[in-house]
Amino acid sequence: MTTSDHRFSATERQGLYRAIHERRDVRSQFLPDPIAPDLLERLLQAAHHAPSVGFMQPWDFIVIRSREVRQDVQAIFERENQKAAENYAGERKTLYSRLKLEGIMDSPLNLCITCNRSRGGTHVLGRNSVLETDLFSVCLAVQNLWLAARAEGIGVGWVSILDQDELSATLKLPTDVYPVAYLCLGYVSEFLDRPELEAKGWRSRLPLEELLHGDVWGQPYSTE
Ligand SMILES: Cc1cc2c(cc1C)N(C[C@H](O)[C@H](O)[C@H](O)COP(=O)(O)O)c1[nH]c(=O)[nH]c(=O)c1N2
Repeated sequence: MTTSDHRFSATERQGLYRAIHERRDVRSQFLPDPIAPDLLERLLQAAHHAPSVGFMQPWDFIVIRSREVRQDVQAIFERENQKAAENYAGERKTLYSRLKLEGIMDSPLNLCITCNRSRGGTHVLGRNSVLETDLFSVCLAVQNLWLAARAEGIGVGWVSILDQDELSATLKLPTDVYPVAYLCLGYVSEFLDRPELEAKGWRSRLPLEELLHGDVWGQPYSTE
């Protein structure tokens, strides 16, 4: 058996890279159509199969359909977004105010992926030196779900312009549970072919070459 036997088929690889490259953060293109329970289950299973420090699996999934809860979260967003706008001036401020940065009410389903920081007891294998590894693990669960959703034709938007204490109170989270990601999910009218922030002139993708270093920081990177 050669190592190439472990490879996915060309079609499978193409599908994986397609999901990676065509995944988008969605906030303007949501359709109201509901997501079927079995599809949601597949997305949650994808998230649940993410790697986690010491196999801690620190995530919980809060599936939010209630309009009242979503309206409360939307109100938190509006307050925080007003504060965020104070960081900009002039044209940049005008551009910022035109950006749509959430799809809380437009999407049929919101999902909060949380991190239970005490799951697994006082010591978790691999989490001795870097306490934040539980949070990193939850981010990987988010990305798994995001990619699976893209493959299923479901858009996902991450809303982080939220006061975490207010969000925790709204969702009635226990003390040790941190709301890592507040996500909006739904079918979409289209997936943009590049990030919305890039399309609207906010910021562009950096060239990979600028981010590569050889051996130590600042050293030229070579493929040889
Ligand atoms: C941790 C984190 C937090 C946020 C985001 C992402 C991540 C990873 N993004 C989405 C972000 O703007 C988007 O990923 C980039 O602009 C790149 O676009 P694509 O995701 O490639 O479409 C995001 N988008 C938005 O409209 N409102 C938000 O509050 C946030 N917050």
